[in-house]
Amino acid sequence: MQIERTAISEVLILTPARRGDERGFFAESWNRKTLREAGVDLPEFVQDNHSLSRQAGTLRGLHYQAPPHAQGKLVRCGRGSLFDVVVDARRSSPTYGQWIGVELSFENGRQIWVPAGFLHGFVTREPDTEVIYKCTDYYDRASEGAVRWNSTGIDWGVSDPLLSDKDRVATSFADWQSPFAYGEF
Ligand SMILES: Cc1cn([C@H]2C[C@H](O)[C@@H](COP(=O)(O)OP(=O)(O)O[C@H]3O[C@H](C)C(=O)[C@H](O)[C@H]3O)O2)c(=O)[nH]c1=O
Repeated sequence: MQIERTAISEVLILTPARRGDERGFFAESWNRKTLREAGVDLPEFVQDNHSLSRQAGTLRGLHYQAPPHAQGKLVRCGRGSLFDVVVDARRSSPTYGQWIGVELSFENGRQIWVPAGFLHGFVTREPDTEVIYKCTDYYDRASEGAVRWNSTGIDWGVSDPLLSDKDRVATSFADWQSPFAYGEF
């Protein structure tokens, strides 16, 4: 397992080793013990999600669940490729409003750890891109929220993405009141 730190120290890039042979490969996509032995102790995961986006240029985000149902997410690409983005949304954080973007693909096998307190979104780079992710809390519709994708200075590499109705009308980051406090998680 390769572990990379990013410019926001709590956000990690994890890349499991792939054991290749003439059939293809085998990888342990999640192993708590391996990470703990490398000094990384992530919270317990309780729900796995899987989404398929048919069209390249599909953008989902920027999303969150408010406390007490804030979710940490471990995100990977099962098919195709995407640009995954996290934004620090913790009030009084030294990196508040800063974002990290990483290309995730079936080929590179990279995963991004999105801690609770961060906005999360992605834009797909290929048709039929599948995203698989583990969450540290259950879905709670009443707690979920969205911030408009083009209101935080992210360079998504697209100008006219396919958006859900919810994402099309989301609040701008400047007008949004973050429910997350630095040091709360
Ligand atoms: C998130 C979620 C959704 N749903 C239902 C609700 C809707 O009927 C349908 C689609 O939901 P939504 O349009 O919110 O899906 P995405 O736009 O992919 O939202 C996700 O995309 C961004 C990138 C995220 O990080 C979040 O996990 C999540 O907000 O699935 C569920 O039943 N369970 C769930 O955990």
